[in-house]
Formats: sequence, C-alpha cells, structure tokens
Amino acid sequence: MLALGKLLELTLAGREPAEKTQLTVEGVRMRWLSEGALEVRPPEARDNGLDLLLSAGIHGNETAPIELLDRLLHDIARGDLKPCARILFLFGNPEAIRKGERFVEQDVNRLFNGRHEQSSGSEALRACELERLAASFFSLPDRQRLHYDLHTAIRGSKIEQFALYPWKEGRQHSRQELARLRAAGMEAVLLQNKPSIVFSSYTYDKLGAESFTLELGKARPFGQNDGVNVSLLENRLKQIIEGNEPESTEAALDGLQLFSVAREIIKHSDSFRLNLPADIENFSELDVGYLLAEDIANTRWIIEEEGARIIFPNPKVKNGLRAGILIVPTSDDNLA
Ligand SMILES: O=C(O)CCC(=O)N[C@@H](CCC(=O)O)C(=O)O
Ligand SMILES: [Zn+2]
Repeated sequence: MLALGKLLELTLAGREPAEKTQLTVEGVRMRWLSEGALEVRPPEARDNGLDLLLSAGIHGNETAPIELLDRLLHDIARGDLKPCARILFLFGNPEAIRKGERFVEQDVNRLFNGRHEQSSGSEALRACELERLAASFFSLPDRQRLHYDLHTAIRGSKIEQFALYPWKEGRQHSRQELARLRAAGMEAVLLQNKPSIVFSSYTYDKLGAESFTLELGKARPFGQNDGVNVSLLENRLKQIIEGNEPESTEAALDGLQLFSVAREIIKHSDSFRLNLPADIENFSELDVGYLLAEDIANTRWIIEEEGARIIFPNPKVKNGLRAGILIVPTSDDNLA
C-alpha cells in the first residue's frame, strides 16, 4: 500500500510524510495537504465531476467514523477502490484524536462560520484551517459538491443512525439527497431551520455543498466499535466514490423519519440545570408540561410541543452553547 494511505497512522504519530504526493498504479493521485488532510484525485479520463469531502474526528473520541475513513483510504491506496470522484479526507482534530478526547480546550464543531475569529488557541486555528482546506477543495467550478461530516454520539439513541441537514435562507432541502442517505442506512434526518456554527453548516452555507452531519452510533475508543454497524454507509460511500451508485428513486425515502428543530436549549450560566436522567437516550419523548431545564433569572424550559423529543442533552457544555435540541416530527412537504 502507498505510504499516504496511512494518513491515520501519520496523524496519530503527529508526523509529516516524506513524500507529499504519490500515484497509485491506477493513476490516482494522493496529495498530503496538512496534518490529517489528504486529497485524492482520479485520472482525468475517469473523473465524474463529483467533489466529495469526508471528514471525521472533529471530535477526537468519535473513533468509528475515523476507522471507516481509514479503511476507505487503505482501499484506495491499495488500488482496490477506484475513485471516479475527487475526494478530500479530513481528520478534524488531530490533537484530540491523539488524546482520545472530544476536544482539548474547545469544541472545534462550535468554531465554524467565522466563530474561530472571535476565539484563540489551537482548536480555533484548526477550525480556520479546516475552513480553508474545504474552501480550496470546493473552489472548482461546475462540479457537484457533497460533504459528509461523520460523528458518533455521547449517549445511546432510540434512533441509532441519523443525519442533521443544515439550513440556508432561500435554499430547499433535497429529496434526492435524503433518498441517498436512506440508502446509506440513515433512519432519520433532522432538518435544521436556522444557521449554525458546525462544520457541515459552513460547507452548506458558504461553499454551496450538499452537507450533512451523520451520527452513526455511540462513541467508543479505537478498536471497540463492533457495536457501530456502518456497513450500509460504507457500501454507499464506496459506490459514490466509484461512481456506480444505484439510482435512488425520489419515492425511496422509504420510512425515513423527518424532524425539525422546535427549540435549541442554550446554557446561559453555571446555574443551568437539566432535568433528565444521566443515561437518557437521544430521541426520548418528553410530555407536554415537563420542566426540562432551569437557568439563571428563573428561566424555565417547559415542553409545549406535542411529540417533542430531545437529542444531544449535555449540561456540561460551556455557557452560551447548545445543551440539547428539542425536535418535533415534520413532513416532506417542503423538499426540493
Ligand atoms: O452526543 C452528543 O451530545 C453530540 C454528538 C455530536 O458531536 N454531534 C454533533 C452534531 C453537529 C450538528 O449539529 O450538525 C455536534 O454536537 O457537534
Ligand atoms: Zn461529534
């Protein structure tokens, strides 16, 4: 296998490769761009016009998606997977990956869309670098742009695999992309309804990509991901990379559950209290009238929405950040 196929090993060791560019026997060019960043370019005659950004390890302890990208890259470097798409592989937060932690000082996935400019430290610099790498990758005209930012969650979930679809004023969510996600094993999609500061939101809003955060199961250390079944996603990614994806009919949403955001629960102060059991699962339903959270100045979060569910509840986030999302079922009426 070509040495650049070992991007994960290089990243874990904090090393630069001796050779920055390598060519497979198939004529696929691999180019190391920066720590945890590698571009793959198919031979011109095979290029199908898709630019695919695959990122993982934005949170350093979310290892199943990192292992998935590592397998894809090995397959490409060995010539077993023959790309027709240009691909940018990114391991988001190398320092946190080496430590096996979600982040070191700051959550990188709260530093996009300009937030890094108001901050400092190595994670702010990394968010800035990730924006630059993504912007440069998606700068070629007249190509399709697709970004999957792969994650695993802190807690278990009633719906194991799901996507979050960013929002931009005047832009409709794509039914075809949802069908593709369904075929990749996603059981639900959360349609966002306002701008956000996560990586997928940046590539959707500023770079015009179809972008998603994918949640694939529960976060575990390297080598302990047997419980995270990514086989459907892995198959689909291989098909997307090789350009032999079966056409998904638009009717194929096929039981995909859609949700929208009712409210984001923002932690304003150290007095914030979240009234949920520590082991509550994502997508747990909450009854109307339930007192979900309390904060400074008698702020109370009481459930008003029928069918409300909670995802990503986390009272330990820094003040000013999202401590959970209240979601409600929605229809597919507004898809493009
Ligand atoms: O389990 C949790 O609480 C968080 C899992 C995770 O890292 N989720 C992403 C979602 C990003 C998005 O909103 O699109 C995150 O919180 O950064
Ligand atoms: Zn994550």
